[in-house]
Amino acid sequence: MKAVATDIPEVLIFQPQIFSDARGLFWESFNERRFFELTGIKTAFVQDNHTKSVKDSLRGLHYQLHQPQGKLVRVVSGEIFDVAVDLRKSSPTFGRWVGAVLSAENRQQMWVPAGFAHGFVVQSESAEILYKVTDFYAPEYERTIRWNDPSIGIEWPIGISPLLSAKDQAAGSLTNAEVFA
Ligand SMILES: Cc1cn([C@H]2C[C@H](O)[C@@H](COP(=O)(O)OP(=O)(O)O[C@H]3O[C@@H](C)C(=O)[C@@H](O)[C@H]3O)O2)c(=O)[nH]c1=O
Repeated sequence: MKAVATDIPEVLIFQPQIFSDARGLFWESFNERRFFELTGIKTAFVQDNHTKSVKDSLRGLHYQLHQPQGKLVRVVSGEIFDVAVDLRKSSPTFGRWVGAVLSAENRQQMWVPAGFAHGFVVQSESAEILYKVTDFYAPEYERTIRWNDPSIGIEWPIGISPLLSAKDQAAGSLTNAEVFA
């Protein structure tokens, strides 16, 4: 597993080392020691989430106040454009975003640290996404920022009219959102 930097230093793209033989492939999709070497974070993941979505579904931008979750995101079928937005008020990159294509083919993972909002759009006919999280689901602290908030300006892949949940359709702007210190 190696880490590729992004424009926001704490957000990383992981690329696994793939072992191939006549039977097929093997790779470590998570290794606690290597994760620590790459991030400096002694993280105990407490929950694994698995979602399946159809093309043009957009989930996000989501975060939990008071019980923030770091998320290690990967795709086991299909392709997504995955996005992290820095919501730490004291950060030099507050309000900025990074995005990356994650797919079953490229096997890349995105590390979205606590203090960030997360979202993705599905670019294939359907996609299955797995992500490990560092704290439990806490619906009372769950917050959503609108996917196309102009104050963030995410450049989502061109030509999408996304399929959103009712919650995500009703989401507001970062300008009025409660964020992290
Ligand atoms: C997130 C979550 C949802 N649920 C339930 C609540 C609800 O009935 C159903 C669907 O929930 P949602 O509509 O919030 O699912 P979704 O829109 O996929 O929410 C997720 O979006 C991505 C982008 C993230 O980063 C996640 O942290 C999470 O917020 O699943 C759980 O039981 N546990 C969980 O951890």
